[in-house]
Amino acid sequence: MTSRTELSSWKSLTILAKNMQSIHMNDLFSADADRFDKFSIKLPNILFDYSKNIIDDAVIEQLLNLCKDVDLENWRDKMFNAERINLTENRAVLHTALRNRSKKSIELDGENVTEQVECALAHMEEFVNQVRQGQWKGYSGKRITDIVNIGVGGSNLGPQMVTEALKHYSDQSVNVHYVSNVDGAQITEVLAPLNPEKVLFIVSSKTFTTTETMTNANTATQWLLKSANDKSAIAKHFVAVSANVKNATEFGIHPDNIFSMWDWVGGRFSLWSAIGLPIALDLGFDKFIELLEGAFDIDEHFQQAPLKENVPVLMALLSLWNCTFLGFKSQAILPYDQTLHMLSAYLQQAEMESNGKSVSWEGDKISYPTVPSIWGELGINGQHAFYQYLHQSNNIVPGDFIGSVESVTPVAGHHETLMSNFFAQTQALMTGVNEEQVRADLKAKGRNQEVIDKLAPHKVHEGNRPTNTLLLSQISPKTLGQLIAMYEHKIFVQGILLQICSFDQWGVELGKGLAANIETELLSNNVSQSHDSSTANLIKFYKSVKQQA
Ligand SMILES: O=P(O)(O)OC[C@H]1O[C@](O)(CO)[C@@H](O)[C@@H]1O
Repeated sequence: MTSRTELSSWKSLTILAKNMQSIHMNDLFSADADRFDKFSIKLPNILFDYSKNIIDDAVIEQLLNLCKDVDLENWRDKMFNAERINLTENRAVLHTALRNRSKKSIELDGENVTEQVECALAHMEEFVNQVRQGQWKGYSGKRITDIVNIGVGGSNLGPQMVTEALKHYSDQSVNVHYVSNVDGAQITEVLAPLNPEKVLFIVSSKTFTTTETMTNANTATQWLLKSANDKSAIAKHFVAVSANVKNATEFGIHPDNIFSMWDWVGGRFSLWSAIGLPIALDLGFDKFIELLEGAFDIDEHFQQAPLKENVPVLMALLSLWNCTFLGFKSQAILPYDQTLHMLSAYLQQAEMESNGKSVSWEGDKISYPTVPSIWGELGINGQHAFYQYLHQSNNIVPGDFIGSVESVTPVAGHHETLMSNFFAQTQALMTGVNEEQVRADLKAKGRNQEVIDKLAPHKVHEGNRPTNTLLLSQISPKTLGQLIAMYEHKIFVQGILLQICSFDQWGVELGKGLAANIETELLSNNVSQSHDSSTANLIKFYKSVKQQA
């Protein structure tokens, strides 16, 4: 297969990137009164403005040519049609089947996946209603008031991010808590105020082997049994979401209470499955379905919209342009809606675990920068923390600004203050302020020449810093479903553009294996000879301090 760098579109983009380095977005805006119309897309509930990127018609044309050159649409169809595009694990990639609201059948290995999904959704719905309506009783006959989700990575971040984002829509039939960290501090804090008679644990683990999750699940069991004193209580207080029915059953969970997962759902794309149970328990099943419907709408858009009007495709192309061609190696996720305070943590896993790789799907070392590191924080808090870096550092960090027209919790005057900052920041990052303007401004403020000369260089903002704006009508199950699905498909497209296997995560295995061995050493008198001297001495030091304590 032709290497990406040999494609004519890739070569053209390399040349264009060199040319664009001397161009300021201010000039691009001045030269084209239609720039916003040209480089923005209005979907139901979401406006995507990408005009504040260092792009012009020629760049977009070549990026779209690249999509053709890499056969993007064909790959997309393969994903939706259950082909095994997870090449290293020989699996289909079907998180879209989980929200296939058209209910059209999808065949995989002679089975209709849609039927399996509908069956799993019915199982979820029955359980959710039982718990929320108080029919599901704990060992002492009391109704469940608190749900504790035990899981990590994709079995935590997606559901927790959504629970936080949609808090406003919860009727508080139950309280939902999350435990992900194996640091005992978290589970201790979560369990302290809870009554074991009224708590239901969801052990959420696709593999049911993840050490952190199993350790927390065992601690939760001990906590329950201390009060219940009878192992049969486990069946009433623990359910599992897992593809590993054997391990979940051995743990003591009744087979009826094991919710299905499949190998064709990646952990970081799994919130639409029973991994989303805490969401459904918190909001009610109807609202969980609305979340799926929002994602389904974007699945349809992704499959049907022409590439040049296709939001996830454009998001991926812009990321590629910024990182691979312009060399901006990190990207900030900057939500201005308090409800989205976990979005950047969620997207860190989604994007970096998917595409943080340096070998192509053909096994060749990739020579060009692939995806940026993802980081971020609520934008308004970031303004008073790290935005200095965004505005004036010599590392350029493109940002995704995400905000809502309507607040879900309006308080007089607050939303306009918030959103004025939202609009001002992308403007400032783009336009900047040059030395001439700075000097004129200082002069107008009555500063003398000496002060002007001293301060001017520090007050210059070069601008020309790329941002995307995603403006939602309001955070709701539907719009959140849309937003998440946009990013999911962006990640898929990035993988195809870069020839990366987006659906495996071999890079997390090495550390896991080493940790298992080191844990044995921490619990024994031995320290392996095979460690490097730093690691060996760190372990020895830890053990010696511990012995003295
Ligand atoms: O659901 P599981 O199998 O416990 O895995 C949790 C997380 O661990 C990882 O496998 C990384 O180790 C993630 O991909 C996954 O989301």
